[in-house]
Amino acid sequence: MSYSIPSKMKAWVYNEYGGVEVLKLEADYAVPEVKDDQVLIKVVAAALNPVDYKRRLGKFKAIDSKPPTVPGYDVAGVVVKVGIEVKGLKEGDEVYGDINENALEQPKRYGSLAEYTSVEEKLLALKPKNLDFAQAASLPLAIETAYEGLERAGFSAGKSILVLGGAGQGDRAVKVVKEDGCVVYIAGAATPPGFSFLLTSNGEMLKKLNPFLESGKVKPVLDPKGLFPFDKVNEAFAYLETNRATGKVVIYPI
Ligand SMILES: CC[C@H]1OC(C)=C(O)C1=O
Repeated sequence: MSYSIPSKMKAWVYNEYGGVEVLKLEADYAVPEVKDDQVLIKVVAAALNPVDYKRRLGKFKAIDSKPPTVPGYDVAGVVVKVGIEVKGLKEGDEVYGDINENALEQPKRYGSLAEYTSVEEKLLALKPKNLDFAQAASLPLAIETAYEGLERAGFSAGKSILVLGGAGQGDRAVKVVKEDGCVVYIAGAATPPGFSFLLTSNGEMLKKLNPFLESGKVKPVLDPKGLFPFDKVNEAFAYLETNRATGKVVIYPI
């Protein structure tokens, strides 16, 4: 199957750091180039993460790629073009992933909140057969963060775990953790003996998790407020930034 790929696309862009008001929906934004190790994805769904608005506010500007920026880490869509070094994906494949291998250092300027995005093959996996694109888009950054955190903590069957929400005070957890236990922070400074890490996006993690998703043992959790259509991305960010979302904020259809 071959796909006709336009030179221009619709994309949400910010040209400067700031609040939701800097987000603009552009109608004729250049479709990104496809490097040899990348595929071009026709985006079907994308999900928002707190790191998206922290980045837009300029919290990481010292190490960020410079605006103009198309935000968005989580993507689900269809491969429409492959680079010459791509071996495991082909046109027509339905894929999902977190498009930024390193979350904060020079993340891509062409994110997933657009009609097309280019992503390295190694960051992607085939979408689980039982999930629709919105469900798949809700997963990558969060599930990879959880998986990597458990791996770094040396977690295994039989051990107990307490997951504190976003507002959960880590410093207090450190005071009560048992002697051979550990406290894992997914962002920001850690109080010893706790430790902090930043996930490294990797499609291999998603491939390992796919059986758990396809069996239904692990399920996506989308916010009950529902899906936000592509022209309402600014409203979706405003909702996420209320800190009241109880599930993933997903943009669909794109
Ligand atoms: C992207 C991983 C982690 O880093 C920051 C700053 C967040 O908000 C995260 O979830």
